Formats: sequence, structure tokens, C-alpha cells
Amino acid sequence: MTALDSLRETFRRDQVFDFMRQGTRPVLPGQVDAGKNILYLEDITVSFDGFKALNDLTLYIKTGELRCIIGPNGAGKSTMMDVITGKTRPDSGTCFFGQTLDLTRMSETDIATAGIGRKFQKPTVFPEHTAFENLELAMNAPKGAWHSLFSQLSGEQRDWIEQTLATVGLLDDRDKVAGLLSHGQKQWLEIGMVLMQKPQLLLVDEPIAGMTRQEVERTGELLKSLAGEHSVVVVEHDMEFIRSIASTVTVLHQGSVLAEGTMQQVQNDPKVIEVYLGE
Ligand SMILES: Nc1ncnc2c1ncn2[C@@H]1O[C@H](COP(=O)(O)OP(=O)(O)OP(=O)(O)O)[C@@H](O)[C@H]1O
Repeated sequence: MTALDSLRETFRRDQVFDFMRQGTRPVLPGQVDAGKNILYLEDITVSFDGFKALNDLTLYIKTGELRCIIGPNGAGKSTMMDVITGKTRPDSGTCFFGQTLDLTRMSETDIATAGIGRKFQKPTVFPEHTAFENLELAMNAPKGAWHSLFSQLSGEQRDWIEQTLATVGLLDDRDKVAGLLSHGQKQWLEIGMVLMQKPQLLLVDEPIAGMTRQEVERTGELLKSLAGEHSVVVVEHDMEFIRSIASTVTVLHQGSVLAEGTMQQVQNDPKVIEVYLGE
């Protein structure tokens, strides 16, 4: 048994919490009973026309950590994110959020409500609305735009929007329409929009594509600052960026975990070198 396998065995959810396997509890926002880990993917397989995009994938994300997922094109990174958010259902395997929420049995909406937010690669902000309004719309998204148009913000809601603007570095641009923000600022605004739902787990797809060097640095700082209060999973190709933010890196290859450890450990792993050189 390799060191990675024995680590997996130690943390297998069914060994640590086996009495809880019977079913899911009702979804209550903010009540995910995360322990040491917030996310448990075990033996996940996803096939597309017989091709295994994920192949017995087992992966755990610790509560409050910032984890980077890397891997060559087609390794299964997006498919893994799709399984976590309920967009893709696995053929087999389990995917638990906290110790009791079985994500494979929940709708995409219920998963989002339970506290998993995803920031896609392409920003989808509302360009005609200000940064402040974008966050207001995101806060009210579950209730619909109609509610947003005709409801008054409470002081608490206003504070939360302002606090989020500060977190993503857009307080000075709060009244600027999003269409006029720089590419990097649009990305931060969208991260802010996801944060409005107070997710415990934040999934971020390739956050720095197309950013200037300075924007890349600020994005790294932002993601690091979100870890702790949130668990953050970042899929990214840029090794320099990953080295600057991640303490733990997981390398996917052909739908499974090839290696896991610090950037230095995975970089020196002969299996990883072979896969990347072979690209
Ligand atoms: N809906 C689908 N139908 C058929 N094949 C798919 C589908 N989605 C993904 N695949 C295949 O599954 C494999 C894994 O794809 P996935 O997008 O998860 O990889 P990735 O690691 O995110 O790649 P990239 O870094 O290029 O985004 C690829 O070979 C892809 O072609």
C-alpha cells in the first residue's frame, strides 16, 4: 500500500463516520456539520460513452484549506467540479459535503443553498449594473430579480454588501457599472457575487486567465484571505500562481489522483514529471 493509499484509508468517510451512511438530512443553510474535512469524494466514476472521465476518484478537502487541483487537459478537473455541484451525476461512488449531505442525491439548487459556491472561468456579471447592484442581485438571486427591484435593503444587508466589496477590493468602484471594470475587477466582482451566498466551500475555475501580473498577485492574496473562513478549491494551470498560493496541490490524471502534497513534492514526483513531459 502506498503512502497515499494509507492516508486515504485513514480518512475514508465510511470508516470514520460509518453510522451516518444511512441517508441525508434536510438541507439547512449554514448547518453543514463539517469536521476535519468538508468534502469527501470516494471512488467516483463518471463515464461518457464508455470513456471514464473520472475513474475511482477519491479526494478529501479539509475544512478551511486552500487546495489547488492541477492536471493535464482532459484529466477530469471540470468533471470533478461538476460532480460536486450536482451538474453531473457519477455512475458510482459517493460525494459528501460535511458528514451527512450526500451531494449525489441533491439538486444543483439545493447544493448551492447548502453552501457550495462556484465561480466559473468566464465572468458573468451584469454589465449595466454597478458593482454594488451586482452584489445586491447576487444576494437576492434565490428570491429572483423581481424581489431585488422592489425590496428595500436592510442595514444589515447593506453592511454585508459593503463588507464583500471591501473583501474583493472594489469598495472604491462600488458605483461603477460592471461593464467598465477591468477584466480582473470583473473576476473579483464575480467572486464577491458567489460570496454573497456565504458558501462554506468555494470552487474556483481558472481564476487568473487573461489577468495582468498585478491582478494575478491580488487574486492570489484574495484567495488566500478567503481560506480559513471558507474552504477553497482552485483549478488552475499556471504553476507559478499555484506555487504562490497553495499549501497542498492535488494532481489529477486520467480521472484519478496521481499525486498530492506540497508544490515542491508533486513537482519532484517522477509520475507527475512523466505525465507533464508526455503532454
Ligand atoms: N459531456 C461530455 N461528453 C463527453 N465527454 C466528455 C464530456 N465532458 C468531459 N468529457 C471528456 O472527459 C474528459 C475529462 O474532461 P474534463 O473537462 O473534466 O477535463 P479537465 O481536466 O477539466 O480538462 P481541461 O484542463 O482541458 O479543462 C475529457 O477527455 C473530455 O473530453
